[in-house]
Amino acid sequence: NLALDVEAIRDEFPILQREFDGQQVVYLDNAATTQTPDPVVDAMSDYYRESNANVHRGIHHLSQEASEAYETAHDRVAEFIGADGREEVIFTKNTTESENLLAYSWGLNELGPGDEVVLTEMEHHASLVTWQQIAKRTGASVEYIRVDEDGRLDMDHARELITDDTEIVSAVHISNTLGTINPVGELTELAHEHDALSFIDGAQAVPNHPVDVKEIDADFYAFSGHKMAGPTGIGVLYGKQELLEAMEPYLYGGGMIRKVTFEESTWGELPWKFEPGTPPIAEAVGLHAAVDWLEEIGMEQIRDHEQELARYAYEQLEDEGDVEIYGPEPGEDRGGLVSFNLEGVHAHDLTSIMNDHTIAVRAGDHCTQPLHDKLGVPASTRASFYVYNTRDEVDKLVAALDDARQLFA
Ligand SMILES: Cc1ncc(COP(=O)(O)O)c(CN[C@@H](CS)C(=O)O)c1O
Repeated sequence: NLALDVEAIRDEFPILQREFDGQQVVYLDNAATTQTPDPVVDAMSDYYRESNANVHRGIHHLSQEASEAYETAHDRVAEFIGADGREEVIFTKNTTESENLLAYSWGLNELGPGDEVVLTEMEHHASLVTWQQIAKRTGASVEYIRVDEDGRLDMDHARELITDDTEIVSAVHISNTLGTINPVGELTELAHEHDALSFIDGAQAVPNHPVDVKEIDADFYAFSGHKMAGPTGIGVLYGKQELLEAMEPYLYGGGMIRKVTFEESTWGELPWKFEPGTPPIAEAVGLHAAVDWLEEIGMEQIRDHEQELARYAYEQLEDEGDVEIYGPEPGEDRGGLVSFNLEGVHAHDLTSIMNDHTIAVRAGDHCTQPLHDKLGVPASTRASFYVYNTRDEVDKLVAALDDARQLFA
């Protein structure tokens, strides 16, 4: 049963009333980006209309208001993910930049020949390509924990790969292609047993699951505002304070320094040390409002709603008999998305047919090309759900398969 009051939630998203060719949009591309509720849009508009100013350095009233808004947004995000405080929450542009910050500030300085970076085969390019390139530049090596035929991590292989030569384990919390929810606490424990660090890519987890970074005990954790009912242009890198204190910034400028002379510079305190230049102020206000909005609904309720829709979609697609579905069967370790292929129809053709019905799904490799190579398919179609989706929308998705069969199969 879907416990959320979806109709009331949908009223806060005017975009969901949009029609194309007389058909109401069916938005099932939430793993790419989620829609933005009125309270978040209003918070950002109000900021621009009433409090806009630059932060950290102004003395005047408006700058003090803008600084307060920007800094308390860090506090609110810290509370939301269970961090110790704003010192452990760095605002970036997105998950990708968060991962690059870690790779450049920590990886470039700490990795060297003989060191190993352990990833999984289901990593998004944001971490896979980043670590691959940093390894090339430092002489470190990258290894990949196998994904089994059910779309789950082979934890025996993980225990084999993670050794005293491992410097960091970097794993996706919820796969944006398979929907698999990985045992990130266990992976972190394995890393720590070998004095390695753990980085968790939480882009598909923070938006729709209760996440407590201290419970996972991850050393670093990243996610994006635009995937959690917030604005684009803001992401988060969580890091344990003692690790961030020891890290050198890799982007320099105003706002991140303590003292500058012609010869030398020293760095400011956390998190500002890693936030050079004018930051995403309005976006931080929007992210704060998004966190408030999500928590008012409840993260457990959001998780249950999405997993129920994913279960329903999985079962409906499976009943079709000619649909190949990727990732684990519905249950505790499958999140709110389903990637699949319709026999005899290329994912791009299917997604184009879906668009004829004003159904928004994603076709392609979802920035996980090595995983698609492993699956033996060039692309897949992915339906991904959020708080405003309904079973009726899943029914429309399944019904549109017939058009594709008639045209292409
Ligand atoms: C697991 C995971 N890790 C990192 C990212 C990058 O997020 P950014 O906000 O774009 O930096 C994403 C974004 N995945 C989008 C674009 S490929 C998808 O359609 O699946 C992700 O899913």
